[in-house]
Amino acid sequence: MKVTVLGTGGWGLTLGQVVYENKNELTFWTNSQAEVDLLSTEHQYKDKLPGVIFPADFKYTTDMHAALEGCDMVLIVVPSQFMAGVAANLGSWTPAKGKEPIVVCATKGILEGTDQLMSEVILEKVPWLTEDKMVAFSGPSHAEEVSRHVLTAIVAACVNEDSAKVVQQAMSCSYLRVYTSTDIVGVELCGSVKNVIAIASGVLYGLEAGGKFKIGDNTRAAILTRGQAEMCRLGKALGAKPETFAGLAGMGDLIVTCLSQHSRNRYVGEHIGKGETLDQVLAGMKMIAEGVPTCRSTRALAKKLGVEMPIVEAVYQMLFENRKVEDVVKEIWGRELKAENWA
Ligand SMILES: NC(=O)C1=CN([C@@H]2O[C@H](COP(=O)(O)OP(=O)(O)OC[C@H]3O[C@@H](n4cnc5c(N)ncnc54)[C@H](O)[C@@H]3O)[C@@H](O)[C@H]2O)C=CC1
Ligand SMILES: O=C(CO)COP(=O)(O)O
Repeated sequence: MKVTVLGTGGWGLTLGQVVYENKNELTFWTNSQAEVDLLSTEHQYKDKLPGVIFPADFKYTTDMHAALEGCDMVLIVVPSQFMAGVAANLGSWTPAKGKEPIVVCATKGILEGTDQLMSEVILEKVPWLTEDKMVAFSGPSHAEEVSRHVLTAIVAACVNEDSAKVVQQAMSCSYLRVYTSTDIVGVELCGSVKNVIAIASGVLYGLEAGGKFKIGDNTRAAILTRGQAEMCRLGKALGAKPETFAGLAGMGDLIVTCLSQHSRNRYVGEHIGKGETLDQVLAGMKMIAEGVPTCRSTRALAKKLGVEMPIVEAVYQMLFENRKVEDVVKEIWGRELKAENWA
């Protein structure tokens, strides 16, 4: 296969490495000439994946249309806030008739203002792409670990199972096991909203370190489980399958993002929990924490659909309304007592 990867951040480079190790032809595109120069000369991205050296024959370009020429599969791995522009550029390229590539989206997020999942943004901007060739790739998979060949399992989701299977074959290798799903809405929602729950989990770590609250593994288990119920409730309103939320893209990714030391979203929460402002935290980061914009978009979507999401609301108040973390935690823990509704 000839594969083009759009985005040379930590996750794009890692997925490209899988493509390369599976003996496919590979080209990377990035919008940044500085990244092309850095990666072509140093063969590593110290700011994002320190210690990981990529093959010297990796090809990088800022010319997207040249990178796409003759490709069978496009992997999109840019932050969600840039998806519309990147997808429009992809859509302005025309593949040969009958040779339209499968498009795989590994970005996690919900576009602010439109409530669109990433696959919906892409489908809207790419006239030659149809739903049956649009695949979402999501699950518990930190680039820091996959790039070092840590055993990992992930999901390729598409309404057309055959396309999901093509991606499963192309991306599975000795350390990456790819499952298929036809619930693309559920898989994308899980990947997006779990980042917001992970910020809440991070806040607990921050509070624990400050000693102001008694936080422990019990507390983390509670946030994971109630977070999953919230995600599932939103999914139900959007027609996703409830079982997806118990799978790799759901509970699996929730566990890794809420608990892992590699998580960017947990990191944001941890520093908020220690009393920093959002601007201060983001100023110190070199990679994207999707839970920040996704908190705004998820809250707006939940309000529109009349879905109750108290953890998302709490994260919103801590990030964007400068509410004191201790007050928000006390408030959410002291909410009206009720039955344990799953969704
Ligand atoms: N890093 C990880 O472990 C994982 C990340 N993801 C998701 O993958 C997506 C990308 O994440 P990372 O690779 O970590 O991000 P990153 O912050 O490391 O890199 C983003 C890359 O996107 C490109 N980019 C930056 N600005 C752009 C612009 N204005 N227009 C077009 N392209 C631009 C650049 O190549 C940049 O290096 C996110 O949605 C993230 O949630 C999913 C699973 C794992
Ligand atoms: O999606 C991810 C792991 O599956 C990455 O999460 P973070 O961006 O929080 O590191």
